[in-house]
This record gives sequence, C-alpha cells and structure tokens, in this order.
Amino acid sequence: MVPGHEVVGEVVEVGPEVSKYGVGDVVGVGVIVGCCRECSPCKANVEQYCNKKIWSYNDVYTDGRPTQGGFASTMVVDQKFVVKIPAGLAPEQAAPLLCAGVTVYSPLKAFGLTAPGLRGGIVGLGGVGHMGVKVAKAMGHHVTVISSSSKKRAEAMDHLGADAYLVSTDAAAMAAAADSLDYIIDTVPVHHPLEPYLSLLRLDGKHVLLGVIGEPLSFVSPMVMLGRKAITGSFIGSIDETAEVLQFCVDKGLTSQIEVVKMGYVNEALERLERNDVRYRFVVDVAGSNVEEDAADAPSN
Ligand SMILES: NC(=O)C1=CN([C@@H]2O[C@H](COP(=O)(O)OP(=O)(O)OC[C@H]3O[C@@H](n4cnc5c(N)ncnc54)[C@H](OP(=O)(O)O)[C@@H]3O)[C@@H](O)[C@H]2O)C=CC1
Ligand SMILES: O=C/C=C/c1ccc(O)c(O)c1
Repeated sequence: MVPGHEVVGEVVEVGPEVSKYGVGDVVGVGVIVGCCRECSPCKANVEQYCNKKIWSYNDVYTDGRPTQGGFASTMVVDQKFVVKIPAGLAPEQAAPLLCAGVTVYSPLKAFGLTAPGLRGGIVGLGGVGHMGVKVAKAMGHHVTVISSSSKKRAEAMDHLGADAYLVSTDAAAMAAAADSLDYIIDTVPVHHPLEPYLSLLRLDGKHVLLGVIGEPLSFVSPMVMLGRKAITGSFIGSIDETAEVLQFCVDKGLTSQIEVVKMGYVNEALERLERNDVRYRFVVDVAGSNVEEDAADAPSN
C-alpha cells in the first residue's frame, strides 16, 4: 500500500456482498469511509457533506471502533468508499489525487468553473495548490499563482506551467491585477486578509476557501456587493468526483509532484511539512517499509 491518509493498495479479500471489486484490483480510499446514506447530500451523491460522515482517520465507526487511517498495512472498507485506480496511473501518483486532486477538482465542477479560457487564481502553492495549478491548466484556464513570497516563482511558472505569479504583499502588482480573475482557489491554512484577493475578482467572481482556518476571517460587505462576488468553501469531493479526477488526470497526462518516503522517515517528513519544505506531497510507502526495523532505529525520547 502507498498511503498518506489516503490509501492506495491491492484488494486482498472481498466480502460476499461486494460486487464492484475483486481480489487484485488496485483501489484507493480517500478521506471518508462512512455516511448515513439517507440525508439529502447522501442522496445527491455528495456524501462528503453528510453530517454523519466517518473520516478515515481520527474517527470512530458507528460501533465505536476507531478508524485506522492510512498508515495501517491493511484496512476493511465498504465498497461505496472505494475507487478503482485506472490503468496508467501509478499507485503513488494516485494517492495525492484522492485528497488534494479532488479537493480542487470538485469546486471547479460544482461552481461551473470548468470552461476553457477562464482566468483562475491559486492562493498558496502547497499540496492542494500545486494540484490546483495543474488541474486548472488542464482545463484550459489562464492560471495565476498568488504566493506569500517570490521563492516559488520559477517552480510555478517553469515546472507547473502557471501563466502568472503574484506575491500577495506586492501591493502594486496586486493592484495591477485587479478585476482580472473569474475565481480564486484559496488554500492558505492560516488567518489572512481576504480583501486583497477579493479585489482581484471580476463581476460574479468566486473566492473558494479550502484551507482550514480556526479563526474568523473578515471583509467589508461592499467588497462582495460591488461586483456580485461570492465567498464560498468546499470540502474534498464525492466518491464519483474522485473517480472522475483520477480519469481526468490519466486523460490529460497529469501527475502530482511527490516525494515517496518510508515509514521510518515519517517524523522528519512531518517536521519538513511544518517548515513548508516539501514539493508538494509526501507519499509513505507502507508496504515497502520494514516497520519493525524502523521502530528499532527510531530515537527513544
Ligand atoms: N477543503 C478541503 O477539503 C481540504 C482542505 N485542506 C486544507 O487545505 C489547506 C492547505 O493544505 P495543503 O496544501 O496540504 O498545505 P501545504 O502546507 O502543503 O500548503 C499550504 C500553502 O499555503 C501557503 N501559506 C501561506 N501562509 C502560510 C503560513 N503562514 N503557513 C503555512 N502555509 C502558508 C504556502 O504557500 P506559499 O508559499 O505559496 O504562500 C503553503 O505552501 C490546509 O488547511 C488543509 O488542512 C486539505 C485538503 C482538503
Ligand atoms: O474541516 C475540514 C477539513 C478538511 C480537510 C480534509 C482533508 C485534509 O487532508 C485536510 O487537511 C483537511
């Protein structure tokens, strides 16, 4: 298996009622492993918005057992929450698409932002943001990366294929780009002022918040009234959209930029994540790790 908290691996056993998968299939499991199946989001196949959803990590099943997350060597999961990894997609490539990939793909679809020629902004060039650039470019959009520093300019423009790059604190450059974007995908995980970004949106522009921020964000109402702009949010994507984004990436030849590590490197990987020092996702090769050996080598503090 090659998981983060998203898991990709081979089916080793199926129960008698499993119809969609067989032993040996390469499949993925994302952030959600349970939902009520009765509420309106469930009935509309957007089960990620079910109030009774069960997360694949740090959560409990309805019987109180803990969910196992992506670092387990095997997991038992309902076929509803499993997607087939299409031919042509390597397991380590598929893993980040089950979260970062679908997290950017879903709002672009849900808010009607898939037409070629649209102009989009991606705020924050991290795990989610870099997939934002790739997916939006593959849809034929003009993509501007809006970053907190100029450090990622070359990688954004030369490697990821962005069309423009703005440093959010460069007031002159931000002013020059006013009223130019149809949407902004905002992945910043900390408090930040929204108004400089709202100014970049044109009439009916949409600011989609994806970052998890535990404090209130603020803006004055004319910032959205003048231009009929919308501030909204989005949470991962449905199982159907996950299958779609996997196929989209195969069709468009998209790959995520990843660093594959073994279990013994997890603590260092977490420290590097905190330092904003990964391009752009770690994928942990659990099956290829010798967990006992790694545990014996780990510092005992
Ligand atoms: N809505 C959803 O369903 C999902 C939400 N998330 C959330 O999205 C957010 C982004 O996730 P992910 O892309 O993996 O995170 P990363 O840490 O990989 O990227 C976040 C990026 O935000 C920018 N940034 C600006 N200021 C800060 C700061 N003070 N500290 C850290 N980053 C900063 C950086 O880009 P730069 O250097 O360009 O400024 C950074 O690379 C998180 O809050 C995560 O929990 C993740 C998955 C799904
Ligand atoms: O509150 C919403 C959290 C969403 C989320 C989903 C997946 C993921 O990897 C996150 O970091 C945040």
